[in-house]
Amino acid sequence: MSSDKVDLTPFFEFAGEHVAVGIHAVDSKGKTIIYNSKMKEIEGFDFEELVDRSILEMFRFEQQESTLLKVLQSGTSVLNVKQTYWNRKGQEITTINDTYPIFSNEELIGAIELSRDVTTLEKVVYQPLRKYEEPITFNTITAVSPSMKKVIATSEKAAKAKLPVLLIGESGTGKELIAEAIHRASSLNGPFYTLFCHGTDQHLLDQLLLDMPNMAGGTLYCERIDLLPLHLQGQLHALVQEQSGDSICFIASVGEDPVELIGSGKLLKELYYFFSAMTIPLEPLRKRKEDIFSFAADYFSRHRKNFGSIVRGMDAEVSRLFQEYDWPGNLKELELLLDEITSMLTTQDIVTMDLLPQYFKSKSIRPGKLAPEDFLVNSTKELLPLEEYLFEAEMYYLQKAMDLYNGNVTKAANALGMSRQNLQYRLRKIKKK
Ligand SMILES: Nc1ncnc2c1ncn2[C@@H]1O[C@H](COP(=O)(O)OP(=O)(O)OP(=O)(O)O)[C@@H](O)[C@H]1O
Repeated sequence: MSSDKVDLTPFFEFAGEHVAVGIHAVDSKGKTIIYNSKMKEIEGFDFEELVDRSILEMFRFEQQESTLLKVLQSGTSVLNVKQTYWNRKGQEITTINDTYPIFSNEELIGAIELSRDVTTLEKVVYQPLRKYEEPITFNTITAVSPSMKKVIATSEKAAKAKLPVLLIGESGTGKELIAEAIHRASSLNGPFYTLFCHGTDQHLLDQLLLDMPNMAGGTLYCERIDLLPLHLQGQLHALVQEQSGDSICFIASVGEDPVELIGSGKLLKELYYFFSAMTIPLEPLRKRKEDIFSFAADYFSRHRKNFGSIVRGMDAEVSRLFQEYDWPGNLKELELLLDEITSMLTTQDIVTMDLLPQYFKSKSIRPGKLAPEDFLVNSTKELLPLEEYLFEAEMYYLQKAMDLYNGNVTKAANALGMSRQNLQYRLRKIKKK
């Protein structure tokens, strides 16, 4: 059969679903027409949420969506854009995106975004404390809050006991730092070896098996074992069990309550039992806000020392915003933000609101009480009265439109298809509420 008789659609569909690149395409009106499995994995959507995706999309004005919309408006490609963000499941994700306009017979018919997930690579490269060549010890870790002080105290005991340790906490709470500090304090002089479970495949586990003999007297840190597919968790369990008599210290981390992870089939019970000789929970930053300012003070002092800058602190308005914000990406998010802010500093010694990136202001200055996910309807949630729902939705939508157009009422009103006066009237109504 000659190839021109074969309908290639099923082949393209198969390739789209199985390729290791996230694909998101929109039509000329901005409506999603392709959203493949890898993209769901990258953005951390669950199936139930995808059913309500159209609602979520209505409320989304974040960077990634707007790149597609920008390309749709300009008709030109935007290539190699690196983004680090915290997805719907709170996982830290770094992608490199290429966004292209799609033409058919010279007419713009849509846009497509291709996302490469480089999270693991990025983690290896972005090691902030290591970039200052500081050894990671319990002293380098910010721990002002009572809960972090307890983490340090338990970790010091773990270092002496040399038992397997399970660190439990959201992305960016400092689990890897603690693992490394335990290693240093445990008087082991072998290597500290990290197995990044995000994106790990059979090949990496085989490699780990080969590397095991070189790990004697060192630590194996298995980062986020809950992100490893179950059959590989089984293999990892067999592997660590086999070596457990040897002089290797075993530490692992998970992103949420291990009992719930076991219940939902994301964590193998046996693997949990192996590592949980000592469990150390790390609270999210929103529950220990004292650590924000102490971390920032350390950061600024390091910046002054290493880069000769004069930055001393932040003003009251920025401090209030930092205090109120939820920090879903925890200290890592704060650190990336401070990297961005300090890169813009010239002669200023105090961080002021105008130095904060626009995207951070948009997400931290909450227009209303509700976030996009609050607009989803499901059986476990109480419904809002319709009038309240519509008001919240309107408030959210208008405020986000204003953020998108940097506060320009004329442009936002144009985009929303309403008069400037009408938009101003509605914004005033929101302020009064
Ligand atoms: N208590 C802390 N003191 C100083 N720096 C911290 C602290 N917690 C986090 N950080 C900073 O945040 C970065 C990320 O922390 P780390 O990699 O340890 O988080 P994690 O909990 O292991 O995240 P993930 O689950 O995504 O692997 C660190 O490299 C460090 O620069």
